[in-house]
Amino acid sequence: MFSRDIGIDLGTANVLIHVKGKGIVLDEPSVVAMDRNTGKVLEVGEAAWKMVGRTPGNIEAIRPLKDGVIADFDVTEAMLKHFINKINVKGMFSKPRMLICCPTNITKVEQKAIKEAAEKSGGKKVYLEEEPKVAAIGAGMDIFQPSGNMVVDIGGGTTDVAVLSMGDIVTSQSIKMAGDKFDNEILNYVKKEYKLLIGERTSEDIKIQVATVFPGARDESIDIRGRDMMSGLPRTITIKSDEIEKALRESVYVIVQAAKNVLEKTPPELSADIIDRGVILTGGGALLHGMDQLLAEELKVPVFLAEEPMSCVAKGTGIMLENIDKIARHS
Ligand SMILES: Nc1ncnc2c1ncn2[C@@H]1O[C@H](COP(=O)(O)OP(=O)(O)OP(=O)(O)O)[C@@H](O)[C@H]1O
Repeated sequence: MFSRDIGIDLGTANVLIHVKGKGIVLDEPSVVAMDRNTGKVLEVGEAAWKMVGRTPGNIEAIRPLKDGVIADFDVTEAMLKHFINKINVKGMFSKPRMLICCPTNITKVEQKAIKEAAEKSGGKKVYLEEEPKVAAIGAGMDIFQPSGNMVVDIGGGTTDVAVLSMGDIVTSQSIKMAGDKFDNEILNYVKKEYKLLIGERTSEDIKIQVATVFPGARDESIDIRGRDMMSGLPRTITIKSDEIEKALRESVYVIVQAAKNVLEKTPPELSADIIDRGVILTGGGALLHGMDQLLAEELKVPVFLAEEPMSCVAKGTGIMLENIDKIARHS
């Protein structure tokens, strides 16, 4: 028996698994549906995501990762086990080595929790890598040269901003401001302005279908349904792009400021490289309409959206797995 090494992007919103030699074999939401009374796991991933906001009292749809770290250890472990069983690496091969991506500023205790969950899920040896580094590699950057590369990885729970050179992070910042917070801002806006309660799935739909963060860059509208706070009855309203741009402005500027902070701490030679090469945006949150335009205007450097931004980390783990023996020797 030989083992297939696997790379895992253990995200707040989505889990992607890359198997060496096969590519990305799993891409599912990080959600687990559980029976509140018995603690039994009912559904995981896509099937559980469909239940969010629609469960009866005894069933709970849980997102075990919050802000990019493990909020519920047991449920994370159950989710990882389920996904690893699903891809069936254990059935055909001996225990795999695992390369797992995590945000830059998690504590030692959190790192240990992630490692333990992976080991219990069948990992022979588990290595952790910092997310922005892997995202940059997955986006096609050659971070191993002595020149500056800047990546802004906007996920569901965290945004990681990093400048990399010679294979390592030179300056970075990780903030708990990303896709989930945008959804929340939209939800609060609709509640405040329209006295309408909507679910997180609806606010994500609004974000994807009509939102923009660059004033005047998009002119769409969407009809959404929710529960009227006064009458308690269902009601439909129409929301437009410019409203959402205003609702998201403050949150988006937290990301702009983090990128500015990182640039301010970057050694001048590397800053010069970034002017030439530009900044790469990765992660699902980078798909937010106008994000590239806004960052380019604010940072005064070219900004590019990576190809398939949501799979950059998983692709990056694939590239790193090619050198896993080197990583193993160094850890
Ligand atoms: N077209 C889109 N426009 C705006 N946001 C989007 C779009 N598509 C996906 N997203 C958002 O991307 C986020 C998920 O991105 P991703 O899968 O990269 O995060 P993650 O890796 O799970 O999170 P983290 O890195 O914080 O752990 C969600 O908030 C989702 O709503």
